[in-house]
Amino acid sequence: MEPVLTVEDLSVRISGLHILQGVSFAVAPTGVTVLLGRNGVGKTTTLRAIVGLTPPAGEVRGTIRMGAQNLLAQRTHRLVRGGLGYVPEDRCVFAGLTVAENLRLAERRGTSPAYDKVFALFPELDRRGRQRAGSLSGGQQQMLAIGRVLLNDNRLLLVDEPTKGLAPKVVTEVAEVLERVAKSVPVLLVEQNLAVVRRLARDAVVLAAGKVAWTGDARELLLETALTKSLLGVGSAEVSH
Ligand SMILES: Nc1ncnc2c1ncn2[C@@H]1O[C@H](COP(=O)(O)OP(=O)(O)OP(=O)(O)O)[C@@H](O)[C@H]1O
Repeated sequence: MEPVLTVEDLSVRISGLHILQGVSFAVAPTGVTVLLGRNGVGKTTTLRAIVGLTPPAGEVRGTIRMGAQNLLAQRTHRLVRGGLGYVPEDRCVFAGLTVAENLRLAERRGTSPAYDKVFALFPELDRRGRQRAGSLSGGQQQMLAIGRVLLNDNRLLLVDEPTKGLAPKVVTEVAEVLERVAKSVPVLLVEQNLAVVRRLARDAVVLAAGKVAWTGDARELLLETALTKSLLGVGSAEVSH
């Protein structure tokens, strides 16, 4: 099967730092591909480069293809309209607006937003439509950030550390939702929680020192305790089974 996204020789420099130094990998057209690596290795920088959000002072080189398109030459709003969904690490919900208003802002002109699909996945967003997003819990804000992206059709979702800072029960809820979402759209996921990785991901790409250090089956990686420890600095024995 053709990958949904192919990254070739991606190089990103920001403020004199050569953060990504020739990163190449492919994202499978179904399921979850996880992007792993120690803190500060460039996972968020990779997602931001794909969606055209490298800071203006940064320099991006290489090729990022979705189908026949090279994404590198395109502006973020065009990429999003073309079916690239992005859920950033900081969630970026509008705290002063209600849940319903946050969702309405994500609607695209000329398309019919899939409220039924979003409310089926997240009934709470329907119930809490009039609540200010800033007063939602971290988990509820994450649901809103994901739900907002799912209002539109996507060819690929980029999701950055969706379980970060959440209580264990909420981590499980977010993982369940992503598992269901990934049945209909491929996901490139940055995730540090290895239990979540084990549950969701089929393929893994591991970054180290600005390059891809390992690619392959995510569960196989997690079974290799020594390898996981050397690549990620944590033992897969720490994954709850
Ligand atoms: N706008 C920027 N200006 C300067 N340095 C930056 C900028 N963005 C990222 N960096 C640096 O690039 C490196 C990679 O950052 P990035 O956020 O991509 O890592 P990460 O793998 O996502 O880390 P984490 O797991 O901690 O979220 C870090 O050293 C970071 O400080």
